[in-house]
Amino acid sequence: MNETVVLKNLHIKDGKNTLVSNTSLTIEKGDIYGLVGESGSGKTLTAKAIINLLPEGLKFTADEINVAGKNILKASQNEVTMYIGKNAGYIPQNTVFFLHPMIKIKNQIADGYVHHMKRSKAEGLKISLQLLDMVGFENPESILNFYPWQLSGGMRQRVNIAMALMNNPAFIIADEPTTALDSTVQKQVMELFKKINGDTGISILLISHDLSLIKHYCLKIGVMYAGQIVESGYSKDIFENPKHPYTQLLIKMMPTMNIKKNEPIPEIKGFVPEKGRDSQGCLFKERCPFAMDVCGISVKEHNDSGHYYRCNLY
Ligand SMILES: Nc1ncnc2c1ncn2[C@@H]1O[C@H](COP(=O)(O)OP(=O)(O)OP(=O)(O)O)[C@@H](O)[C@H]1O
Repeated sequence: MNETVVLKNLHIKDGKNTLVSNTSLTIEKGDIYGLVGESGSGKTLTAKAIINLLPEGLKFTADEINVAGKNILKASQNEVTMYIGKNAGYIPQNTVFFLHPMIKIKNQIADGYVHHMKRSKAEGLKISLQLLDMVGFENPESILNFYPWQLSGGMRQRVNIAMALMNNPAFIIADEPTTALDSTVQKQVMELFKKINGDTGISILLISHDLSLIKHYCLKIGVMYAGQIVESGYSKDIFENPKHPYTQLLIKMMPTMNIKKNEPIPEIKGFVPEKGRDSQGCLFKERCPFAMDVCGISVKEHNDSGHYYRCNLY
């Protein structure tokens, strides 16, 4: 099997409202797959559904969720928890708050390993040292004795990445991994992901609203809008020939040094709808410059050799 993750036809509801619908994606072994979209478009919920971490109160259905060769929909809850703990790592948003500030790094980093791999704390600490070295700390032993509040944001993020790698998982999810960091540290953290991906062949699901970051680091991407992937495929195809008007507008809005004086900065007017995500037709119709009557009724799906998009213009 060449895929690390196969997600087919995911739907998530919070009781009455649809939050995510018709969402499918495939991450090949060793790829960095980018999930991009505005805030509230459903990126985090999609990622959490893959690793069985949806918040309480939300219900989901899917035709398949396959992680590293196992369809977790067919396993018991206990089995899934253990399996995902071993095979997937998650670096959540706001990692600044992820580590307990008053507990030394050494007492946090090895816990998941000891629990999931049923190994001793000493073995856990040995692996921790190797991983802290791998994520770029010059003196990993001293880091183990630090409290998180003694580390900078970039250092804490490196510790989080090391923690996500503890069980040698097949893939990791990095959810907006550089948001809280300044631009130099952002670049260092992203280069670290690239290096880990290159050295170990681990697959990565990179979630970001930053299209330029996704463009730079991802081979394939999915563009999410209002709980659906509206366009997906090779990053190169999408950036050279974006089909969905939402993708086209996102690309136009990417920061550029070429904006002329007095030229308005492009924007997509309106907001991602919170409600009505199960309405008929295209969910982008209210904000789309090309909307037609038919867009309120139905939407056409296309697949040109792996370049997928849903739009009535074609
Ligand atoms: N626990 C929850 N209960 C109800 N609705 C939720 C819950 N978590 C998220 N949502 C809603 O689901 C939608 C998708 O949220 P999600 O966090 O996946 O978006 P996102 O694209 O990751 O956004 P961001 O970039 O801001 O994290 C949003 O409308 C959000 O308000």
